Amino acid sequence: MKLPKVVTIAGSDPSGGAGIQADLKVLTQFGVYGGAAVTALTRQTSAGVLGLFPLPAEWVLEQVRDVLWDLRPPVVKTGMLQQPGVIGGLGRLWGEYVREYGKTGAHVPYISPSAEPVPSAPVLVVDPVLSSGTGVSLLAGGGLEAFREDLLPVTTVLTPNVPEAEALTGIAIRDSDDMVGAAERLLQFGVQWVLLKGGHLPEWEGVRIADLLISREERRWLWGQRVPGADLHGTGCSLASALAACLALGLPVPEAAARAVEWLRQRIGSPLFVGQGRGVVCQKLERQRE
Ligand SMILES: Nc1ncnc2c1ncn2[C@@H]1O[C@H](COP(=O)(O)OP(=O)(O)OP(=O)(O)O)[C@@H](O)[C@H]1O
Ligand SMILES: Cc1ncc(CO)c(N)n1
Repeated sequence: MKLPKVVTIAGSDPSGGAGIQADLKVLTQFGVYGGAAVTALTRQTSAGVLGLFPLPAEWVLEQVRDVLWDLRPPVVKTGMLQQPGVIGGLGRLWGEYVREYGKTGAHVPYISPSAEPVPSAPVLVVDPVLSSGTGVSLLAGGGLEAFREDLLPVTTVLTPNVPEAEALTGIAIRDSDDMVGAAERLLQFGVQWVLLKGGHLPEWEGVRIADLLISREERRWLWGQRVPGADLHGTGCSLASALAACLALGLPVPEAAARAVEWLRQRIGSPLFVGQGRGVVCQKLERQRE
């Protein structure tokens, strides 16, 4: 197999449930090599975010350029980008990376001939992180505009939750029809695929839950059973990383999204309680019972 690789561009969560720590653990579980460029440090526990320390935007972008040009990953995943300068700069850098990748291809050491083909163009998975699960803002002023103007036009798969889709589109989402309307609006910003997560939707506060996967040609609902009383941390980061991993393994977007969502929902059913606060889903211990 060719070596599957993903680079995550995200913030640090010292409690290990979200951010780059969660991303790298999820990628490893899927058998994918992970690189990580850090956008900001947080002071954070399993109970919530206590502080935020962004790195200078120019420095973040240099870090991203270094690692993309070195690892040449076919898939890049973004989490908390935090600053408009990072979001806008990444949008511009991505155009350059796509041209570079087109000239030289992915740097994939050959391991065996039965390889899955790596994507011919690199894939960008964007999790548009706005705030932490406990409501602390993780996006500075001007961030939404930077997403709309600079990053959404080059995004392959966007993975907003309901509040993020509302903020990006200005459309209030109360039911599944609103989910479709907001997802279609996001496609108009230039996104190729939207995976709109329905976890926050009151319509399904009962037993069912659904995420919507939509492109200009396709629309699929990913239905599941709602796990009651789930009080978790880092589910969004873990889902986007699982999706990025499945794409790096060569799955097309609909299959990658379905597999990532199914994986996450199983994890939501048996989280790890690692600290004083909420449970995490990014890791499963050998001796953990289902
Ligand atoms: N109680 C639940 N039971 C089963 N699946 C769930 C539950 N809550 C969320 N999910 C699933 O988890 C994924 C993340 O959904 P959600 O809408 O909560 O995203 P999120 O807000 O980004 O997560 P977080 O706020 O924890 O970062 C989706 O695939 C969703 O269907
Ligand atoms: C570092 C980081 N990224 C993203 C989130 C969103 O869950 C978080 N809480 N912390």
